[in-house]
Amino acid sequence: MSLQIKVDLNNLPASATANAPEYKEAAGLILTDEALAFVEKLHTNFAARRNELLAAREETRKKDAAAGTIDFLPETADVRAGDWKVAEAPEKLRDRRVEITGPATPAKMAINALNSGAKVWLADLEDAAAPNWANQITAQANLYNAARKNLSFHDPNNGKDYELREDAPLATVVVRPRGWHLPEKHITVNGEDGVGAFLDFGLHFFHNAAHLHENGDGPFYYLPKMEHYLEARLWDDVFTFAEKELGLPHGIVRATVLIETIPAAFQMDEILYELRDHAAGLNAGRWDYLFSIIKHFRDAGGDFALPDRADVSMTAPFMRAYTELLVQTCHKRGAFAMGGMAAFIPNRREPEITKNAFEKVRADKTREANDGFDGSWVAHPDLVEICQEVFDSVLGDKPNQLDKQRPDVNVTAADLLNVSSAEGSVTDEGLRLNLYVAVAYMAVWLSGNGAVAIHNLMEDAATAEISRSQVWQQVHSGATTAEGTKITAEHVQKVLAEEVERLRGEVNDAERFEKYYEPAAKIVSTMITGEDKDFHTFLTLPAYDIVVARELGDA
Ligand SMILES: CC(=O)SCCNC(=O)CCNC(=O)[C@H](O)C(C)(C)COP(=O)(O)OP(=O)(O)OC[C@H]1O[C@@H](n2cnc3c(N)ncnc32)[C@H](O)[C@@H]1OP(=O)(O)O
Ligand SMILES: O=CC(=O)O
Ligand SMILES: [Mg+2]
Repeated sequence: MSLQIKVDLNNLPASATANAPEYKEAAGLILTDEALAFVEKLHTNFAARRNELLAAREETRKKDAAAGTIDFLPETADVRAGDWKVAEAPEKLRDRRVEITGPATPAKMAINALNSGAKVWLADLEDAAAPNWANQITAQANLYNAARKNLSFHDPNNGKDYELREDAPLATVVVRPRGWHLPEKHITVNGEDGVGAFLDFGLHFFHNAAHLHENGDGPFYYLPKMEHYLEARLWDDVFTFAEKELGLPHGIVRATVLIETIPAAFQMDEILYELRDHAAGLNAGRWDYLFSIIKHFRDAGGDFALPDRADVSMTAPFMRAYTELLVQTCHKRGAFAMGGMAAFIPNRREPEITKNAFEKVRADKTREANDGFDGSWVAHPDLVEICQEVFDSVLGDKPNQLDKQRPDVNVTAADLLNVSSAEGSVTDEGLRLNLYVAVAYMAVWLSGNGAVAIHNLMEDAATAEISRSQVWQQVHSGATTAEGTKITAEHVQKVLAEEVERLRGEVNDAERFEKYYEPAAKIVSTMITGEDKDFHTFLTLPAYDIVVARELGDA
């Protein structure tokens, strides 16, 4: 076999030894020769196309940034004008009014999500995942067991036993594999690095597709961070190949695509069209969308400068244009329009924080439900009920509002790009917070956890990307805060050093600080004010290299 696992199974990386019994069992279940041969086939058939599409992203970006604009593509005008619909949704996906998101490992997170009362669990191998080897493989084992409704867990930290509930339906599982950009460096195929998306999708599909299909439970996926309809075509070809390879009917895969990059907002119809036999809907992934706007137009001048992260809300005109267009496009095509994530997190020990989170989440979900979304995301089990109540009150007896057409919506390219319509300002405190969050999140990520509450907000890979890229943009455009501070590289280094010291005090554990926070601070510092001065496309890429080097014993 040309697929090689680089992890030495007799000398496991720290990520795996930390949960050795679970890891060993998971590896035995998941890393079978047949499953790996399937991943290898995906790689040999599709990796070259994936690489070409990734390379094309920067070409497009440079052109758009130089022009200071994007437009709907002339070559696909017939797709936008055409009268077509996506395939009808299978029973289990018709009502998705509440979707809880969260990592698929440890198993207690999976069980809590499945038991939460949400209609769907987005099992996240992406924004909320830290892709060390043990996480990837134990997540796959949890998904395998979840598919067979045979998952349990004992948490030695709190002494609790976790079982799947039998008194109410479990959430339907929709798996989010990694985006096209992320490599999987724990394996090689023909000597080259693996591809995260092929490992995640390939292992899940190989082990579970037939079983899920037989029971009407799937296989269902969320597809992140695409920038072009040809990337959707690649996914569609992967699905068709995978179905054929395992002798399963064409079209059993149903995928919901996150529209979370600015170029993709101009290709919603095209993306659905490419995937039409396999498409279930689109989702408004607001956090990566903001990150993408900053990244895409980072050197395009003042029109694309955003105020402090906390000031940019979903009611800013350019964000509203994006969600309105998404609902209109989806319902015209018979596809679900799924709302995004309000980042406010309840805290079971602090009622005031919980009250505030409930109010903010209720307002966010109410706007979405009234606009025509068919359901939305929550980040925490305690938020399921609120989202459910809001959508219940709008949907009534109906499972969704696919019938709600939005002929009143008329969104133009200028509306989507009207970034300067966001109210608010860049402040000293906003700058400081961005640096704090970027370092604190990256440290947690390096330690093996892809989502964390910081200052009562959910932070994940997408939100941390906003923080660090916003500061890059401010430094490189010579921005000044409302208080009159010029945001220079030197100033950022000074504030960063102060925030790192603050974190040192808060962490209060010299070993942990050195292992995770110091490298995190170094990555953030280099990416914002480093010598190469260039923008790094993803924060998680250099961080992943650290994880892999540690795991494979090279560091
Ligand atoms: C931009 C985007 O892509 S958004 C989607 C990606 N992001 C996510 O999915 C984040 C999901 N949310 C989370 O991971 C978590 O809620 C966090 C990290 C933000 C907070 O987690 P915690 O600090 O553990 O919260 P808290 O202590 O209040 O949790 C209470 C209980 O709920 C569980 N819980 C919290 N969030 C979730 C979740 N999303 N799924 C399942 N269980 C959860 C905890 O495991 C804990 O269970 P326990 O009582 O059995 O131990
Ligand atoms: O994946 C969701 C997002 O907001 O980013
Ligand atoms: Mg995202």
